[in-house]
Amino acid sequence: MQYYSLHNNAPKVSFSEAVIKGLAPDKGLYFPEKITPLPKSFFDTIENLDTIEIAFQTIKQFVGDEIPETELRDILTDVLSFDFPVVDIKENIGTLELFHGPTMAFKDVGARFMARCLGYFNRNNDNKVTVLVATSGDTGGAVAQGFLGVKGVDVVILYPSGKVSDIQERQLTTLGQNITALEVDGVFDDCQDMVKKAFLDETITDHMQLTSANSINIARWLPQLFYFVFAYKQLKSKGKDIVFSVPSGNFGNICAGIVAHKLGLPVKHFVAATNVNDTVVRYMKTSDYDPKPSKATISNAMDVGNPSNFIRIQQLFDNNFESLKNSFSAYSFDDNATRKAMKEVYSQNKYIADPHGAVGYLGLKAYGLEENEYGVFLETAHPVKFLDIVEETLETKLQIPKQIEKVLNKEKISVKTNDYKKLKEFLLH
Ligand SMILES: N[C@@H](CCOP(=O)(O)O)C(=O)O
Repeated sequence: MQYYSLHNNAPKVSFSEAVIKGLAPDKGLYFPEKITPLPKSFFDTIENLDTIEIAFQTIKQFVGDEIPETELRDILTDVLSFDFPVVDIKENIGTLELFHGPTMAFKDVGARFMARCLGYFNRNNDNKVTVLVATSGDTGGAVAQGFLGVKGVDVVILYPSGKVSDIQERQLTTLGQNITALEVDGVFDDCQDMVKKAFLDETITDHMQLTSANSINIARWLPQLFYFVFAYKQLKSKGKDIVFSVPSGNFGNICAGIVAHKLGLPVKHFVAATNVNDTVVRYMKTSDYDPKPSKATISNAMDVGNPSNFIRIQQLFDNNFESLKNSFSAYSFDDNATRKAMKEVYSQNKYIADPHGAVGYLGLKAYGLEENEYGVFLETAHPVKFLDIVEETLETKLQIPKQIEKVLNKEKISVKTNDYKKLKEFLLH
């Protein structure tokens, strides 16, 4: 499989090159040259396949022969060692819980997959790779955990000071070893811009091999397609048309869902549910892409003003606005509506949704499910990661899971980084 840059001004690369580079030299995102649908029989008999087989069959064309089948299966077995259940909430609505991994957010799968791919590519050499990553909350912790102790890899995480939850901050600042956290005086978009700038800065790239562990990296992005296929396997027997509502910030997860659809996954419609950071929602109304600086909300992992992956979504629909509109809608909700939805789901259905999941739930309501449709909103992170907000909104106490307890008493270590110059200094010294 070859990957090309969506800016169309860089050479095509293989899977391993795209993973190691992260971003193309023309600053474009890498995109698979071809997506070949799986045979219909794969989806017709999916109930007979286990998680690893589903993952292997859906990812193998993207990896090509650069990781042999046995090694790829081992990587998948290691990465997918927890559950991805769909929980029924109402008669026609369920939630796909993506928080049963080590850092209790959906980023765990992509981060662990990418870490293991890099580990495989580095197995016989001493080349060092520095992974630069920007986080608005969940990516940082997942990448820190996924790459902890990986041979030949140093991880540098940029996060916006005061704009991630206490637990998210602990997850990314307390591990030590090959993981360093840089605390940026700004918003997520500042962190993401600094990361992208570093990729183009030859005074840095002449000295070190940089890559990204945000969803701009294909190995972080593509495995997220598994979630949608795992959900389908669980829901197929309902015999209904499936509508996915995906809480969206950088739009990597929903974009991976659309890749699954391109592979042949039966999906009726995709709903992108955002908080007030509504660049894509406005675009769907006006066809004018006008990113704005991100605003802080209670669903902080989605506080993204200029979503990196929207360009990939447009590409998946051949840059045709009408065809995008047929399969994809976007809605935004403010914090008041989010809190109200959390209360509604809790009082009516005894389900504790985190603020991101609640935005996803609202997305399904705004879409308006029809008789033969079943809506799935993605619970992208465990409610405990937003402890204060959830406890205060629902007036209830949450139990702290053991994955989270582990980081609660650890000491936060971060380096204050106010601008690009500081990042550069840090990387070069
Ligand atoms: N939502 C993210 C922001 C970055 O998204 P990514 O999927 O591109 O890593 C976060 O929680 O950090």
